Amino acid sequence: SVGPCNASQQREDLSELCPRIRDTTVSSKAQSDPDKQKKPVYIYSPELIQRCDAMPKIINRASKVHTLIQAYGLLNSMQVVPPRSATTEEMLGFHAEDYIQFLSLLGRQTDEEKLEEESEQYGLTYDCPINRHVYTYAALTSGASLRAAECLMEGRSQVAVNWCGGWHHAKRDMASGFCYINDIVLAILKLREKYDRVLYVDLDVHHGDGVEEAFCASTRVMTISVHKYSPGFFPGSGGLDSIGVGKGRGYTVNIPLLEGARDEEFVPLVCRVLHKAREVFSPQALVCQCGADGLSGDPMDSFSLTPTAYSRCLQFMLQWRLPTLVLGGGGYNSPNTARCWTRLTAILCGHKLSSEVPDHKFFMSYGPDFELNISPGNRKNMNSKEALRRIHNTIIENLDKLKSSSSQQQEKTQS
Ligand SMILES: CC1(C)CN(C2CCCC2)C(=O)N1c1ccccc1/C=C/C(=O)NO
Ligand SMILES: [Zn+2]
Repeated sequence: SVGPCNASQQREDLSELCPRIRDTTVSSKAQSDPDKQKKPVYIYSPELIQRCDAMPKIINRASKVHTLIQAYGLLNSMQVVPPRSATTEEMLGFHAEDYIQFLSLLGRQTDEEKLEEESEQYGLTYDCPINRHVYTYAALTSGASLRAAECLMEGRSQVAVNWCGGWHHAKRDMASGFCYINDIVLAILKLREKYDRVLYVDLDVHHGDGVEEAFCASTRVMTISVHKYSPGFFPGSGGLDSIGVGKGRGYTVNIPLLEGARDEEFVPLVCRVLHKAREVFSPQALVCQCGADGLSGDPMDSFSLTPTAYSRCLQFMLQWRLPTLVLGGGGYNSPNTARCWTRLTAILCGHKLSSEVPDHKFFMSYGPDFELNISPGNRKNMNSKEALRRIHNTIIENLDKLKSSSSQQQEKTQS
């Protein structure tokens, strides 16, 4: 049976919502599948870390994540692959030319003041600070996600991870929410060169609006985002009734939650939606954004999740044995983000980790208990069982309509 939804995990009150999901037993192909033996691809270079470390709001986060992964000895279980920079042509596959021109100009421009007013129109203000390194940083983090996608497409591995990617808010012609270039959209467009249907899953506490917007009219990319949805909370989109437009109607899925969401309700809800989505969409590749700002103790102070929630959701998806791209995103308590993403990296490697943080350069940041795990805390949970049930039922009904409509579609084409 499947991890997250077996009896021990679910509370009786959610039981009717969480049918015992028996995933198909591991297919014989998977057992003999060569990819299964291949080590996960881990995109890394000292320059990538250094450029991410230098970004305000997540100072030194990239180093903390990488050195904790290294301290647990996980690098030996992965294929470490250096990133490349995204080419202008690749960026223009999604972004507007004038926006990319402006970003690259910043790289060359010295007096940033002169560009003040123009910066505004491109969203380059308070939450997306500009400095002359922004373009190089954005090109490299995007190239890292593109390189990861390429590794999947050439069969180098079945799983590839870029913890410096996951910038889901960037729009075609503007920066937003600290995201400059949408590496996720570029990576999905790259995967679409080989895979007909790609499923995108966004676990960040914020709605993955930039990715949803890019593919809202598409029947080839299904986007699923679970996030806090509450008046005044950024970006404000991602309601239950936001399901896609035109022929893409039904291929956008939103799971809007209130603050205080905890592992025990997050996991069954997300996994049941994922299970149904796979049933109706049958994706050939998967992209999962694992923004860790939903963790208990994050300055975002929104959900009360622990790394277990992210682990269970990722494990659920990994058993599908699809080419899978794993990305980072938000996460503003750097030690906790490192705890979470190291846990997820260990899952990709099939390794268990000691709960005691090993000694390493940033060891002191993990005090006073130097524990790998994070406790959920006890902030008020605003999500009622009725609301969760309604959200679940609405989404399952919406997805079921797809099943019937796509079969009608087939009948039409056959007739
Ligand atoms: C500027 C940062 C990104 C940082 N931050 C906090 C964290 C801790 C101290 C400030 C924010 O609220 N931000 C934002 C500001 C405006 C709009 C969006 C965000 C965050 C987006 C996000 O995480 N998406 O996944
Ligand atoms: Zn976020």
